Amino acid sequence: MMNPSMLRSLHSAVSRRSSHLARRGYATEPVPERKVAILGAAGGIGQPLSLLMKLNPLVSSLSLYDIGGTPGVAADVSHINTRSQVVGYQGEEQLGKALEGADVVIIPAGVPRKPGMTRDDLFNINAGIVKSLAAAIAKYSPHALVNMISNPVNSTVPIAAEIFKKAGTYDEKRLFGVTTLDVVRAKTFYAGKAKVPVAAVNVPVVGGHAGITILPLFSQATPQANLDDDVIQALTKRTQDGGTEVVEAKAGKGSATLSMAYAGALFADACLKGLNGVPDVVECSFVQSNVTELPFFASKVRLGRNGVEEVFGLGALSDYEKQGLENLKAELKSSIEKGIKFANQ
Ligand SMILES: NC(=O)c1ccc[n+]([C@@H]2O[C@H](COP(=O)([O-])OP(=O)(O)OC[C@H]3O[C@@H](n4cnc5c(N)ncnc54)[C@H](O)[C@@H]3O)[C@@H](O)[C@H]2O)c1
Ligand SMILES: O=C(O)C[C@H](O)C(=O)O
Repeated sequence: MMNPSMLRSLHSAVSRRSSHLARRGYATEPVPERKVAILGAAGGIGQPLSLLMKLNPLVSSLSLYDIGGTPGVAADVSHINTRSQVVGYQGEEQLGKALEGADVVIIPAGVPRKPGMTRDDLFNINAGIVKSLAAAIAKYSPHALVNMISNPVNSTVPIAAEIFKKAGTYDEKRLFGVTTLDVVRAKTFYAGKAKVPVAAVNVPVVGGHAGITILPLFSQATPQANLDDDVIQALTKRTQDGGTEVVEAKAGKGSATLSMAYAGALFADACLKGLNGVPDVVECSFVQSNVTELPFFASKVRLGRNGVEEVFGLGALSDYEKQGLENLKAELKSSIEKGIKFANQ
């Protein structure tokens, strides 16, 4: 049994740990229990993402689901001496348990591109995977914040929205297409050209997550740098083609996994901070939107206790960005409509 002095020292150790977390901006005390589920956890993104979420002190329970391979990933990650308890779930019959009680569900399930393919070429396989996972989320964790990574994001987010609507669980505040990797790339490429420290850089990226639908707003980048128009255009193109750059470099062995895991972990962390009431958590994401005439659009959103608290408008655009915005609308509209049609078949 603990004597009063042991209890006092245990209590002060716990409060030291909590105030350490609070100082790091993670939450006000006490840090709430949060369950995060990763669907596709044994994949190229899923494994490093599982590692990064195991390192996140806001997570108390980490649920790793895949059609195969999760017992090994879960056993491995579970030995890391951080806060969360890890459980691996494998096969459809365990999906319900994996999802039950989840606060955040991250979905990197599905096939990646090979050289020569567009993200839309993944539609035929990934649309069906996302449809069945969304149906399970509607059933087992209808209040979770859903972070959709599976491509083509411009279609998979509308698919999930339609499935949730059919199930009567749709809440537009809780569904996110993860476009954080576009922001991560835009920041890295901009810092290189502007010769500013990358940690200080911010660049909003709006639109969608494929080719010309990815629209970085370098006119709003901070710290401001006087870059020539041809440099801005090259930066824009490199950001739009960032995924293809990795697909080609991997030469048939898949697409971005490590940088995506980093970006996915950043976005999930922002969702958790919002849920925990940390103020002013703002990230770009592909969400239901009134910012343009399109029903879904990526822009800056404020995250809070219920998910999306505010969808920000685009702000002032350069002429080049205005043109980019007009150019992306037809493709984005057709990808959204394709997803909606598929979900309602
Ligand atoms: N949003 C983005 O910025 C972004 C970035 C990179 C990759 N992606 C996309 O993420 C997806 C995954 O990429 P990856 O490289 O990890 O692929 P991967 O093939 O390495 O891993 C995918 C995993 O999904 C699993 N899976 C398949 N069907 C499933 C189902 N029904 N339920 C649960 N798991 C299932 C597979 O078993 C596999 O482990 C691809 O669609 C890719 O295009 C998106
Ligand atoms: O490019 C891809 O196919 C994967 C992902 O969408 C990316 O941007 O890296």
